[in-house]
Amino acid sequence: MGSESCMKLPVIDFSNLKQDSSTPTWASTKAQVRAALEEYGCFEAVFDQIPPTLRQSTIDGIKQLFDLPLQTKLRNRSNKPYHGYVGQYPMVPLYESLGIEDALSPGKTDSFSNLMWPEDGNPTFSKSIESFSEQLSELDKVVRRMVVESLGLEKYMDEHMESTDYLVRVQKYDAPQSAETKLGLTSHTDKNIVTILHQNEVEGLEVLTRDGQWIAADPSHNSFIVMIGESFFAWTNGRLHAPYHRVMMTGEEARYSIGLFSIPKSGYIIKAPEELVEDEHPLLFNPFDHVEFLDFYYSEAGQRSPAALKAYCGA
Ligand SMILES: O=C(O)CCC(=O)C(=O)O
Ligand SMILES: [Fe+2]
Repeated sequence: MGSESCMKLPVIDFSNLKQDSSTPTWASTKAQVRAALEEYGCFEAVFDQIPPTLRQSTIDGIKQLFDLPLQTKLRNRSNKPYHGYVGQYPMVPLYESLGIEDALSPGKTDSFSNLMWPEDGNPTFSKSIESFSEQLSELDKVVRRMVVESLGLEKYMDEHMESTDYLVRVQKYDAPQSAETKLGLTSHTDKNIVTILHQNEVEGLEVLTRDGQWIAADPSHNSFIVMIGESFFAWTNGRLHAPYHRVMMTGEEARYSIGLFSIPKSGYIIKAPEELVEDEHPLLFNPFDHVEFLDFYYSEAGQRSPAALKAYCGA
């Protein structure tokens, strides 16, 4: 695997898109989405529906959250691995993260902020995260509708769209305080359906291409990084790519990011539609439950496996 190249991720403009799938703009955007997700599993989405003030207040709120004492942050617990507080790992000492499960259900961001700021909550934080995530979930839905349509699988549209809920995760990467580049987050693939990322002005996210080059993902003031996870890779029977990515840190400033993760609901069985299984595309994975797969992935055997989903349910 080479060091970072000067290649760029594809950029796709969603800013003038109408929610009408019969328009030429929809068709051409859909073709770009499909091509980018097949080749890179990732693209930069220009999406200006979220006002700059909301983007800023979201990042400001995240900074306040990470400034809380460790003991407070540790109250963020979950039954699912990697859905609550994560940090203090010797392998990635710069990294710390918290999660809000099912973040778009009513009251979830409020109860999270009441847990973190027990005195009187933090309504500004809660409202920013809630409206930011809600507006960003429109982009998640558009991308997924486009994928499903581009595969000619409209008959599965409702089932697919209803099969997920949203996890919001926020990350802080401490500045290494040196000219030397340090690992912020280990190279991994996401395990969910679609991930959408926003960051403060500090860069560091890198995405691995199919031919082994690291591309720096440098979103601008009105764009987000959209990425495919392994559950969508499996559902599309390998038509889309789920890329490895990592965070590399340099310099003096901490990096903050927020990810909106669409995640298959617990108990929902991910199964590639039969239309996508043919001689040229034999079935890659037997039907599986995402949450049960996560338990395997974070077990010792899962962590040792170079291809955990294949080891878990490869066909
Ligand atoms: O901080 C980022 O931009 C990436 C975070 C990430 O890859 C993850 O949480 O899975
Ligand atoms: Fe990731």
